[in-house]
Amino acid sequence: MSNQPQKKDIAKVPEPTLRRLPWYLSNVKLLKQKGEQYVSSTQISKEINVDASQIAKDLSYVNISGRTRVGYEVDALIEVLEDFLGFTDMHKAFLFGVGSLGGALLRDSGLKHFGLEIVAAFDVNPNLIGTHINGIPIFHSSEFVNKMKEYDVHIGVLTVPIEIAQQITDTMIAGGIKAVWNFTPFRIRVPENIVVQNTSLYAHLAVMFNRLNFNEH
Ligand SMILES: NC(=O)c1ccc[n+]([C@@H]2O[C@H](COP(=O)([O-])OP(=O)(O)OC[C@H]3O[C@@H](n4cnc5c(N)ncnc54)[C@H](O)[C@@H]3O)[C@@H](O)[C@H]2O)c1
Repeated sequence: MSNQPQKKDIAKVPEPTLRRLPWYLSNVKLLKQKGEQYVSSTQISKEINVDASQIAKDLSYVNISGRTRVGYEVDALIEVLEDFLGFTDMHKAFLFGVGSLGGALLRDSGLKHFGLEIVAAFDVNPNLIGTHINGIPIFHSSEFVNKMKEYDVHIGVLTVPIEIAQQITDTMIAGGIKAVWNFTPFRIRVPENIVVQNTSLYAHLAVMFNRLNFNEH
């Protein structure tokens, strides 16, 4: 497909750009709901308070060209952005640790809209094994290797207690997982060819508190 970016193109995109592109996508979707057919970077800029030239630069990584004055076609921009960001391909994942956070992620159907489908989860709690959350089956952790053969999965979501974060990571990688979405506060160590994305609500809280203090003084 002509819209499909090549692997080397994706690798070149700076991370801040990759973080901003989903904002543009959400914003352009809102404009579509309002009946808009075209959108300019100036228009997006007003809505989300990012410099228009930055937006145009970010969008230059995406395979779309705007027309002078009218801007980008809304439908085409949505399609190309979703494709570029990998939200249209469904990426299957396993989740480890169905506690308060893991359970919440299993209940979040929003992940599917962003291309992540958790197809099965693993825990050691006998009360959970054999049950389903949001239609997702929960197996004993010892079944992981078997289930890798059954499902076509490359991503592992890590929501286990911090003490076993490294051990579970090692198990996942030995079983063939290529990318770990790490929610534990532990800095997991992985081989070079493995992708790790650390995500922490609490790190964002620290930033918010710091800015709040700054504004109050
Ligand atoms: N990133 C964030 O913003 C954020 C937010 C909340 C919690 N956390 C982290 O997420 C992790 C889970 O937190 P929680 O509050 O859901 O804890 P929790 O105790 O509610 O859940 C942990 C789950 O892991 C299971 N577990 C234990 N050993 C296991 C094994 N060998 N294999 C599979 N599952 C196993 C437990 O049975 C339990 O269900 C912790 O590391 C916590 O620090 C991160």
